[in-house]
Amino acid sequence: MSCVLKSGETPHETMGRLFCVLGKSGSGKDTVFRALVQERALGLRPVVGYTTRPHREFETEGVEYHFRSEAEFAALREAGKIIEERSYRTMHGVWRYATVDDGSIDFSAGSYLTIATPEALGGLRARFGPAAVVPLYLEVEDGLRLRRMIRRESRREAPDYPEVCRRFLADEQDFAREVLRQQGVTASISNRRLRDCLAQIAGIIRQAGFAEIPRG
Ligand SMILES: Nc1ncnc2c1ncn2[C@@H]1O[C@H](COP(=O)(O)OP(=O)(O)OP(=O)(O)O)[C@@H](O)[C@H]1O
Ligand SMILES: Nc1nc2c(ncn2[C@@H]2O[C@H](COP(=O)(O)O)[C@@H](O)[C@H]2O)c(=O)[nH]1
Repeated sequence: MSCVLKSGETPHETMGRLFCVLGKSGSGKDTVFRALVQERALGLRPVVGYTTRPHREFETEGVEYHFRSEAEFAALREAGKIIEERSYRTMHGVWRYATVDDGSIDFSAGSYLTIATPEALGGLRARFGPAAVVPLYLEVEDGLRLRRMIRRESRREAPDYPEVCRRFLADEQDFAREVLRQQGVTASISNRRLRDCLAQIAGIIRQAGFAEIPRG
């Protein structure tokens, strides 16, 4: 991973950003992530996370995630390649997720987009500096979000409703107001309507991101 700074320049003036989509399960992180990456004008490069979770139908290695075994995760850890890691006791055992130093981030080249959690923000800031990490916290009213989660699950080959319930309940603690405050997440973006949500995020990105930084 390289962060190229010329003498006298601060990260704020010269570098791209790491925009982090976060939100409770079903808040639309994957949907928003895909739409933002496809929006070429924003110039965002995707940072693909690593996970030990088994891959779901329609997921492709290297697109949604890099799918790795426990042993491969341990090897990455051992090699000091893991920037931040979270693990969850799911209905199917422990699943791990991580951002890995695999050489894919170069802030001198532009801005990046990833999916994160409140706890992940700390590790990302420690690695890239607080100014580089911009949280985009999605919010959807609980009832609507749960309906979206259940509808999405019902379309899967083997719906896993217990895991849906676990995530819904776990998120209450993981995204508690105090946790968000500690991680400096003070603003939220409504994803009731996707179009409005994307427009608001595009505004934030244009204001904070690499594309808007005056040159010369
Ligand atoms: N603004 C929206 N309006 C209607 N449906 C939406 C909207 N945003 C997302 N959805 C739908 O809601 C469901 C959940 O969205 P998505 O999978 O993107 O959430 P997520 O936050 O990535 O969830 P998880 O953390 O559980 O993976 C999907 O079926 C998606 O198509
Ligand atoms: N706060 C929590 N985040 C969780 C939990 N289980 C998974 N996750 C995070 O969600 C996203 C997406 O996961 P996916 O398996 O649907 O692709 C990922 O960033 C995980 O870190 C949890 O129990 N609590």
